[in-house]
Amino acid sequence: MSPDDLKRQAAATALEQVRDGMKLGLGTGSTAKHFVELLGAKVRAGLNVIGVPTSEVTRADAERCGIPLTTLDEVDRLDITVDGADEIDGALNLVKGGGGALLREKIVAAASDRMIVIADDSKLVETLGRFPLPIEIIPFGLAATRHAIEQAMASCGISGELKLRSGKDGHAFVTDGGHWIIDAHLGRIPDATRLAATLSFIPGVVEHGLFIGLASSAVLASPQGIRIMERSSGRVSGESK
Ligand SMILES: O=C(CO)[C@H](O)[C@H](O)COP(=O)(O)O
Repeated sequence: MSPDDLKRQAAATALEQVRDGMKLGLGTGSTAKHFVELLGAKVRAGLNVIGVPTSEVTRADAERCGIPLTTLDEVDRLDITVDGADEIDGALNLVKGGGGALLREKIVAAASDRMIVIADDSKLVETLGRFPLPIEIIPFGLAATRHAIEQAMASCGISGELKLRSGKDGHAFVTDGGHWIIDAHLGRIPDATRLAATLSFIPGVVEHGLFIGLASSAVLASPQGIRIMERSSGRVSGESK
Protein backbone atom coordinates (compact mmCIF):
# COMPACT_ATOMS: atom_id res chain seq x y z
CA MET A 1 0.00 0.00 0.00
CA SER A 2 1.48 3.37 -1.03
CA PRO A 3 1.79 6.34 1.36
CA ASP A 4 -0.88 8.03 -0.75
CA ASP A 5 -3.28 5.09 -0.23
CA LEU A 6 -2.73 5.40 3.53
CA LYS A 7 -3.46 9.14 3.44
CA ARG A 8 -6.70 8.47 1.56
CA GLN A 9 -7.69 5.79 4.10
CA ALA A 10 -7.14 8.23 6.96
CA ALA A 11 -9.22 10.83 5.10
CA ALA A 12 -12.02 8.32 4.47
CA THR A 13 -12.10 7.39 8.18
CA ALA A 14 -12.39 11.04 9.21
CA LEU A 15 -15.20 11.51 6.69
CA GLU A 16 -17.28 9.02 8.71
CA GLN A 17 -17.55 11.74 11.40
CA VAL A 18 -19.20 14.24 9.04
CA ARG A 19 -22.96 14.71 9.37
CA ASP A 20 -25.51 16.56 7.29
CA GLY A 21 -25.63 20.28 8.08
CA MET A 22 -22.11 20.53 9.48
CA LYS A 23 -19.76 23.46 9.03
CA LEU A 24 -16.28 22.13 8.27
CA GLY A 25 -12.74 23.48 8.27
CA LEU A 26 -10.87 22.14 5.26
CA GLY A 27 -7.16 21.62 5.81
CA THR A 28 -4.22 22.02 3.46
CA GLY A 29 -1.70 19.51 2.13
CA SER A 30 -1.70 16.21 0.28
CA THR A 31 -3.65 14.33 2.99
CA ALA A 32 -6.25 17.06 3.45
CA LYS A 33 -6.65 17.12 -0.33
CA HIS A 34 -7.87 13.50 -0.18
CA PHE A 35 -10.46 14.55 2.41
CA VAL A 36 -11.65 17.41 0.18
CA GLU A 37 -11.99 15.06 -2.78
CA LEU A 38 -13.90 12.41 -0.80
CA LEU A 39 -16.11 15.08 0.78
CA GLY A 40 -16.78 16.53 -2.66
CA ALA A 41 -18.04 13.15 -3.88
CA LYS A 42 -20.46 13.02 -0.91
CA VAL A 43 -21.64 16.57 -1.58
CA ARG A 44 -22.34 15.71 -5.20
CA ALA A 45 -24.34 12.73 -3.91
CA GLY A 46 -26.51 15.05 -1.77
CA LEU A 47 -24.65 15.71 1.51
CA ASN A 48 -25.36 19.23 2.78
CA VAL A 49 -22.27 20.81 4.37
CA ILE A 50 -20.41 24.08 4.10
CA GLY A 51 -16.63 24.45 4.26
CA VAL A 52 -14.03 27.03 5.25
CA PRO A 53 -10.76 26.42 3.39
CA THR A 54 -7.43 26.98 5.17
CA SER A 55 -5.58 28.14 2.05
CA GLU A 56 -6.14 29.44 -1.45
CA VAL A 57 -4.97 26.05 -2.80
CA THR A 58 -7.65 24.26 -0.77
CA ARG A 59 -10.23 26.86 -1.81
CA ALA A 60 -9.52 26.02 -5.47
CA ASP A 61 -9.67 22.27 -4.78
CA ALA A 62 -12.94 22.58 -2.84
CA GLU A 63 -14.53 24.71 -5.57
CA ARG A 64 -13.44 22.19 -8.20
CA CYS A 65 -15.05 19.42 -6.08
CA GLY A 66 -18.32 21.35 -5.74
CA ILE A 67 -18.16 21.96 -1.96
CA PRO A 68 -20.10 25.10 -0.92
CA LEU A 69 -17.78 27.51 0.89
CA THR A 70 -18.03 30.26 3.44
CA THR A 71 -15.56 32.26 5.54
CA LEU A 72 -14.91 32.95 9.21
CA ASP A 73 -16.19 36.47 8.51
CA GLU A 74 -19.63 34.98 7.96
CA VAL A 75 -19.64 32.16 10.54
CA ASP A 76 -17.88 32.27 13.89
CA ARG A 77 -17.75 28.57 14.81
CA LEU A 78 -17.23 25.33 12.90
CA ASP A 79 -18.17 21.78 13.89
CA ILE A 80 -15.06 19.93 12.73
CA THR A 81 -11.78 20.80 11.03
CA VAL A 82 -10.01 17.97 9.24
CA ASP A 83 -6.36 18.65 8.48
CA GLY A 84 -3.01 16.93 8.04
CA ALA A 85 0.14 17.45 10.10
CA ASP A 86 3.88 17.24 9.70
CA GLU A 87 4.39 15.68 13.12
CA ILE A 88 2.07 14.38 15.86
CA ASP A 89 3.23 13.44 19.35
CA GLY A 90 1.63 11.17 21.94
CA ALA A 91 -0.16 14.14 23.56
CA LEU A 92 -1.72 15.11 20.21
CA ASN A 93 0.48 18.19 19.91
CA LEU A 94 1.46 18.94 16.34
CA VAL A 95 3.96 20.55 14.06
CA LYS A 96 2.17 22.02 11.05
CA GLY A 97 2.99 24.44 8.27
CA GLY A 98 5.05 22.33 5.90
CA GLY A 99 2.69 23.56 3.21
CA GLY A 100 2.91 27.14 4.44
CA ALA A 101 -0.73 27.44 5.56
CA LEU A 102 -0.20 27.34 9.34
CA LEU A 103 -1.75 30.72 10.14
CA ARG A 104 -5.13 30.08 8.54
CA GLU A 105 -4.95 26.43 9.65
CA LYS A 106 -4.56 27.50 13.28
CA ILE A 107 -7.29 30.14 13.11
CA VAL A 108 -9.70 27.62 11.55
CA ALA A 109 -8.76 24.82 14.01
CA ALA A 110 -9.18 27.16 16.99
CA ALA A 111 -12.65 28.13 15.72
CA SER A 112 -13.72 24.47 15.53
CA ASP A 113 -15.38 22.31 18.15
CA ARG A 114 -13.16 19.41 17.04
CA MET A 115 -9.96 19.12 15.03
CA ILE A 116 -9.37 15.72 13.47
CA VAL A 117 -5.82 15.18 12.25
CA ILE A 118 -5.38 12.75 9.38
CA ALA A 119 -2.04 11.21 8.47
CA ASP A 120 -0.11 8.12 7.65
CA ASP A 121 1.53 6.79 10.79
CA SER A 122 5.02 7.98 9.78
CA LYS A 123 3.94 11.37 11.18
CA LEU A 124 3.69 10.01 14.74
CA VAL A 125 6.84 10.88 16.72
CA GLU A 126 8.00 10.54 20.28
CA THR A 127 9.25 14.13 20.49
CA LEU A 128 8.37 16.97 18.10
CA GLY A 129 11.14 18.77 16.25
CA ARG A 130 12.67 16.48 13.66
CA PHE A 131 10.54 18.25 11.06
CA PRO A 132 11.73 21.88 10.78
CA LEU A 133 9.36 24.12 12.74
CA PRO A 134 7.69 26.71 10.45
CA ILE A 135 7.50 30.20 11.96
CA GLU A 136 5.47 32.77 10.00
CA ILE A 137 6.98 36.25 10.23
CA ILE A 138 6.36 39.77 9.00
CA PRO A 139 8.92 40.63 6.28
CA PHE A 140 9.73 43.95 8.03
CA GLY A 141 12.70 43.58 10.38
CA LEU A 142 13.84 40.11 9.30
CA ALA A 143 17.23 40.22 11.06
CA ALA A 144 15.74 41.55 14.31
CA THR A 145 12.97 38.93 14.31
CA ARG A 146 15.46 36.17 13.53
CA HIS A 147 17.60 37.32 16.46
CA ALA A 148 14.57 37.38 18.77
CA ILE A 149 13.66 33.83 17.68
CA GLU A 150 17.22 32.65 18.46
CA GLN A 151 16.99 34.26 21.90
CA ALA A 152 13.59 32.69 22.52
CA MET A 153 14.91 29.27 21.59
CA ALA A 154 17.99 29.72 23.78
CA SER A 155 15.72 30.57 26.71
CA CYS A 156 14.06 27.17 26.15
CA GLY A 157 17.47 25.45 25.98
CA ILE A 158 17.36 24.73 22.25
CA SER A 159 19.16 25.96 19.15
CA GLY A 160 19.30 25.19 15.46
CA GLU A 161 19.62 26.64 12.03
CA LEU A 162 16.96 29.16 10.99
CA LYS A 163 16.33 29.15 7.24
CA LEU A 164 14.14 31.61 5.38
CA ARG A 165 11.87 29.45 3.20
CA SER A 166 12.29 29.96 -0.56
CA GLY A 167 9.59 29.64 -3.15
CA LYS A 168 9.91 27.87 -6.51
CA ASP A 169 11.19 31.13 -8.06
CA GLY A 170 14.11 31.26 -5.60
CA HIS A 171 12.68 34.29 -3.82
CA ALA A 172 11.23 34.20 -0.31
CA PHE A 173 8.10 32.01 -0.11
CA VAL A 174 5.10 34.27 0.50
CA THR A 175 2.14 32.90 2.50
CA ASP A 176 -1.53 33.53 1.69
CA GLY A 177 -1.35 36.31 4.32
CA GLY A 178 1.61 38.01 2.58
CA HIS A 179 4.16 36.90 5.20
CA TRP A 180 7.42 34.94 5.10
CA ILE A 181 8.33 31.67 6.82
CA ILE A 182 11.44 30.80 8.78
CA ASP A 183 11.99 27.05 9.15
CA ALA A 184 13.72 26.29 12.44
CA HIS A 185 15.82 23.12 12.22
CA LEU A 186 15.82 22.07 15.86
CA GLY A 187 16.00 18.26 15.79
CA ARG A 188 14.16 17.99 19.09
CA ILE A 189 11.73 20.21 21.02
CA PRO A 190 11.71 18.85 24.57
CA ASP A 191 9.08 21.33 25.85
CA ALA A 192 6.84 22.30 22.94
CA THR A 193 4.32 24.12 25.14
CA ARG A 194 7.00 26.41 26.53
CA LEU A 195 8.53 27.10 23.12
CA ALA A 196 5.09 27.85 21.65
CA ALA A 197 4.35 30.42 24.37
CA THR A 198 7.81 31.98 24.08
CA LEU A 199 7.62 32.38 20.29
CA SER A 200 4.16 33.95 20.56
CA PHE A 201 5.66 36.89 22.51
CA ILE A 202 7.92 38.00 19.63
CA PRO A 203 6.43 41.04 17.83
CA GLY A 204 7.54 40.05 14.29
CA VAL A 205 6.22 36.50 14.66
CA VAL A 206 2.72 36.22 13.25
CA GLU A 207 2.25 32.55 14.19
CA HIS A 208 4.21 29.34 14.55
CA GLY A 209 3.52 25.76 13.57
CA LEU A 210 3.24 24.32 17.08
CA PHE A 211 -0.41 23.34 17.57
CA ILE A 212 -0.70 22.72 21.31
CA GLY A 213 -3.92 21.26 22.67
CA LEU A 214 -5.86 21.99 19.45
CA ALA A 215 -6.25 18.49 18.02
CA SER A 216 -9.10 16.44 19.48
CA SER A 217 -8.18 13.25 17.67
CA ALA A 218 -5.82 11.80 15.10
CA VAL A 219 -6.56 9.14 12.49
CA LEU A 220 -3.30 7.38 11.65
CA ALA A 221 -3.23 4.92 8.76
CA SER A 222 -0.59 2.20 8.46
CA PRO A 223 -0.40 -1.04 6.44
CA GLN A 224 -1.56 -2.79 9.65
CA GLY A 225 -4.76 -0.74 9.82
CA ILE A 226 -6.15 2.48 11.29
CA ARG A 227 -5.22 3.75 14.74
CA ILE A 228 -7.29 6.48 16.35
CA MET A 229 -5.88 8.69 19.09
CA GLU A 230 -8.48 10.61 21.04
CA ARG A 231 -8.26 13.41 23.61
CA SER A 232 -10.85 13.25 26.34
CA SER A 233 -10.76 15.13 29.68
CA GLY A 234 -7.18 16.16 28.88
CA ARG A 235 -5.94 12.58 28.41
CA VAL A 236 -5.06 10.93 25.10
CA SER A 237 -6.03 7.32 24.48
CA GLY A 238 -5.53 5.07 21.45
CA GLU A 239 -7.71 2.53 19.69
CA SER A 240 -7.18 0.39 16.58
CA LYS A 241 -9.89 -0.15 13.98
O1 LIG B 1 0.45 21.89 7.77
C1 LIG B 1 0.24 21.64 6.60
C2 LIG B 1 0.20 22.67 5.55
O2 LIG B 1 0.53 23.93 6.05
C3 LIG B 1 -0.01 20.24 6.19
O3 LIG B 1 -1.11 19.77 6.87
C4 LIG B 1 1.19 19.42 6.52
O4 LIG B 1 2.31 19.98 5.87
C5 LIG B 1 1.01 17.95 6.11
O5 LIG B 1 0.93 17.88 4.73
P1 LIG B 1 0.82 16.49 3.98
O6 LIG B 1 -0.54 15.96 4.26
O7 LIG B 1 1.03 16.84 2.53
O8 LIG B 1 1.91 15.60 4.50
